[in-house]
Formats: sequence, C-alpha cells, structure tokens
Amino acid sequence: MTAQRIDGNALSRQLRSALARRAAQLAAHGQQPALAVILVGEDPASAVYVRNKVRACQDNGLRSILEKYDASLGEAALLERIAALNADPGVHGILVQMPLPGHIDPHRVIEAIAPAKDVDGYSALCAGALMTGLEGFRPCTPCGCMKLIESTGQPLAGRHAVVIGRSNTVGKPLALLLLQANATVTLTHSATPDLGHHTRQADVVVAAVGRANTLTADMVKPGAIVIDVGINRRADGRLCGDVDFDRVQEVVGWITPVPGGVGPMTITMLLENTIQAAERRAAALLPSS
Ligand SMILES: NC(=O)C1=CN([C@@H]2O[C@H](COP(=O)(O)OP(=O)(O)OC[C@H]3O[C@@H](n4cnc5c(N)ncnc54)[C@H](OP(=O)(O)O)[C@@H]3O)[C@@H](O)[C@H]2O)C=CC1
Ligand SMILES: Nc1nc(=O)c2c([nH]1)NC[C@@H]1CN(c3ccc(C(=O)N[C@@H](CCC(=O)O)C(=O)O)cc3)C=[N+]21
Ligand SMILES: [Mg+2]
Repeated sequence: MTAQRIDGNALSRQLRSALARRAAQLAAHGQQPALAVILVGEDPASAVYVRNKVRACQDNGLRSILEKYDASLGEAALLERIAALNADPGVHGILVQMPLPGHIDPHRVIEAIAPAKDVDGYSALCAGALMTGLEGFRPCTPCGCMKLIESTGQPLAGRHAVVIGRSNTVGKPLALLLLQANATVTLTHSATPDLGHHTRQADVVVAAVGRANTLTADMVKPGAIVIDVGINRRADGRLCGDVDFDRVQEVVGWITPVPGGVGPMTITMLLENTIQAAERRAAALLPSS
C-alpha cells in the first residue's frame, strides 16, 4: 500500500482563505496587516523564499514591504533599519531572512526585533514562552509541521515522535510543540549513533537535516507519519527533501512531498502570525471600557 500524501499546498489554500478574511476585516478598519521582509545579499534560495512570502502577502490581503540590501550592509545599519521598522505603527511583522552574511551576528539581529513584531518567533523571549507554555509567536516551520500532522486526524497523545535535527528554528521548537501535544519525543542529531534504531520505533518522524536520503525505507515503521522539512537541490536542479520519498511512501501511512509540503505551510504560518500581530495591535488601540 502506498502512503497518503499530505498536501501542504491544499492545506495552505484552506487556511489562507480564512486568513484572507481576517486580513480584509482589519483592512476595513484601516489596519491592513503589514509584513516587512529584509533580505541581505544575493543567496538564490533566499531570493526564492522571500519572493514566495511577498507573493503570499499580496494574494491574501496583507501589505508587504521588501527591503533588499547588498551583502556588504553593516550590522549597525541593519540594526538601524530594524529600529525604524519597530517604531513604525504601520508595520506589524518584521522578518530578517536567514542566513545573514558572516559579518552580521544573527542573534543580535533577532533580539533587536520588537517582541510584538517577531513573527518568525526566533527570539529568546519567544523560545522561553514556547518552553514554558506562555503566549507568544510560535516559529512558523514547526507550527506548519504540527498542522500537517493534525491534518491526518491521527492523535499525537501517547505516540512516539522522532525529530531529526536540533536547530533553534526547526528541530528544537518542534520537539517542544510535539511534547506539548503529549507525544513522547526523541530529538536526534548528527551525533546520534544509530538514527534508524530510533526512527523505526516512531509513529511520527520529522526530518529537518538538509541532506537528501537521510531517512530511507529501512528506517521507518509501517503506517507511520513522515514530515519532510528538508530542502535540497539535486544535481539535475530539482528540489528534494531529506526523505527517500519514492521508497519510503511504500512503507508508511502518510508522507509530505517536497516541494508542496512544509514549505507552503511555513509561509501560511507566517501570514497567521502577522495577522495575529495586527489583530493585537488593533485591540490595543480600542478605547478601554
Ligand atoms: N520547508 C521549510 O519551510 C524550511 C526548510 N528548511 C530546510 O530544512 C533543513 C534543516 O534546516 P535547519 O534546521 O535550519 O538546518 P541546520 O543546518 O541549522 O540544522 C540541521 C540539523 O541536522 C542535524 N544533522 C546533520 N547531519 C545529520 C545526520 N547525518 N543525522 C542526523 N542529524 C543530522 C544537525 O545536527 P548538529 O546539531 O549535531 O549539527 C542539525 O541539528 C534544511 O534543508 C533547510 O533548508 C528549513 C527551514 C524551513
Ligand atoms: N527569518 C527567516 N524565516 C524563515 O522562515 C526562513 C528563513 N529565515 N530562512 C530560510 C528558511 C527556509 N524557509 C522556507 C520558506 C518557504 C519555502 C517554500 O516556499 N518552499 C516551496 C518551494 C520552494 C522552491 O521552489 O524553491 C515548497 O517547498 O513547496 C521553503 C523554505 C523559510 N525560512
Ligand atoms: Mg538553520
């Protein structure tokens, strides 16, 4: 039996139609949600992702402000731009595309974004809020993974979830979200000796590594849910994920494709966070009773 494909484009379309309604409602009150995207340098993959984000804003009634800078932009100049966007009441979300050129400290940049506008959810404050269960923006890619898992209708409580990769932006926050959903979580990484030993026991596997064929058919349990975060470019120029899709889909129950899986959901969650930021701002402007 072949796995059911979890369609991130279709799920995104569904969720975005509700988001577009919320954006229109805000716009009708003179509060159109606005996302500022800062791109430093010419990385071609970053250019594609940023273009997709800007287009998604346009298609769903959000305003986007795209600021492109030469790779030589100094850190102080970038921090100044962030300060200006922090102070601009017409901007609700700020995203600085990663990776940044080597001479800029990403931590300093992330922490410079006003917490109310940190729609990536990358700051230490957001990370702490996620860890403790407090309100705050949740990182977009992990949130998108959770929505994809939820769309299968399979409960997570009591299930074993194995995450491959422990980055601050994907693996680590995703492990916390899975834990919050009462899964039993194993977080693996490059120093994990026998990945297959863990993944073979998993009801849910999420691969977020950045290496093709990290998860192969001999490493998965029949019926499992497989979420592929990885984006890799093959020799022929085509995109692929971290999962050996063609063979793994013959074993598992559900699987996300690349492209068309996690990528679009990341952008959908970015729209969600930006609209939420605008809704909070609008609520704060209401006269208190
Ligand atoms: N679709 C989307 O929306 C998004 C896709 N991505 C993609 O997801 C992938 C991961 O991104 P990101 O988390 O930022 O990447 P990072 O490079 O920051 O992290 C990769 C992680 O994978 C681990 N790893 C590396 N090799 C192995 C291995 N052989 N076995 C097990 N673990 C390994 C690393 O371990 P260690 O910590 O020990 O070094 C690290 O924790 C990339 O392909 C990226 O392009 C990322 C964000 C969004
Ligand atoms: N501050 C910041 N926030 C991010 O959210 C962020 C980032 N930096 N740096 C890089 C990663 C990566 N990322 C993706 C977004 C969309 C797609 C996407 O649209 N993917 C499409 C296809 C992409 C293509 O055609 O190349 C898909 O998978 O179907 C992919 C990856 C966001 N990231
Ligand atoms: Mg990273």
